[in-house]
Amino acid sequence: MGGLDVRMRDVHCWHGRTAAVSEVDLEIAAGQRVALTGTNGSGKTTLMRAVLGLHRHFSGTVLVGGCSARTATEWAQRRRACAWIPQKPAAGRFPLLGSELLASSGAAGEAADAAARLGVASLTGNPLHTLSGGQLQRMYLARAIGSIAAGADVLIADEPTAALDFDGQDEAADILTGLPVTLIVVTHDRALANRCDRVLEMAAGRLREIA
Ligand SMILES: Nc1ncnc2c1ncn2[C@@H]1O[C@H](COP(=O)(O)OP(=O)(O)OP(=O)(O)O)[C@@H](O)[C@H]1O
Repeated sequence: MGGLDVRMRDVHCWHGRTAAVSEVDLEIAAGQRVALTGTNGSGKTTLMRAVLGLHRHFSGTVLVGGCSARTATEWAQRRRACAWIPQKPAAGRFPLLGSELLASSGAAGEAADAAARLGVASLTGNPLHTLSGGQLQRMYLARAIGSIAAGADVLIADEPTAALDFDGQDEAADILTGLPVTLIVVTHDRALANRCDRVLEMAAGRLREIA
């Protein structure tokens, strides 16, 4: 089992002057699979985006494989180390087509193979905004598989099964929990959470371990 360890120490995140995440301390061993659950608006997405450098208004320490990120080069390294399945695509940004999303993994061939296995190969020429929610999640999962083929050792997935049909949820859970990486998955899907090694819960910006 591969993967990198992830360590957070006294992490706080803000949106403007509002604290969204407070005093988060977390140690995840290399290769562990961690489910991050909790109430809507409790700070899960914000915390994951901070790990990736997509939310910069934070304080504290986040180390991935022992490395911090401060410079643009270090943040670029962080994003290569961490595959990412977002809850929703960034509005108005590239890539626009499925094929461009898959190519952004750094391993377009492997991502395209995964897209075929996940049943969305015929949609790769379509603009992302025309895909259904479940088709888009399948495309992002395929991109993540490509990113891992390209060298990512951590997968951060934000509600990756929320839009999938029942069979798709089972299939995605199998794939996610079988990848040779450290997995942090934000989810409200109890079956997926139960398949992880640890379950953490966020409430009002604070984190606690529940299983
Ligand atoms: N761009 C933003 N600007 C201002 N406030 C924001 C922004 N994004 C999130 N927030 C606020 O930050 C808090 C945490 O939001 P976040 O999306 O991290 O929660 P979450 O736990 O992922 O929620 P959910 O389970 O509903 O996806 C919420 O109160 C939310 O309203």
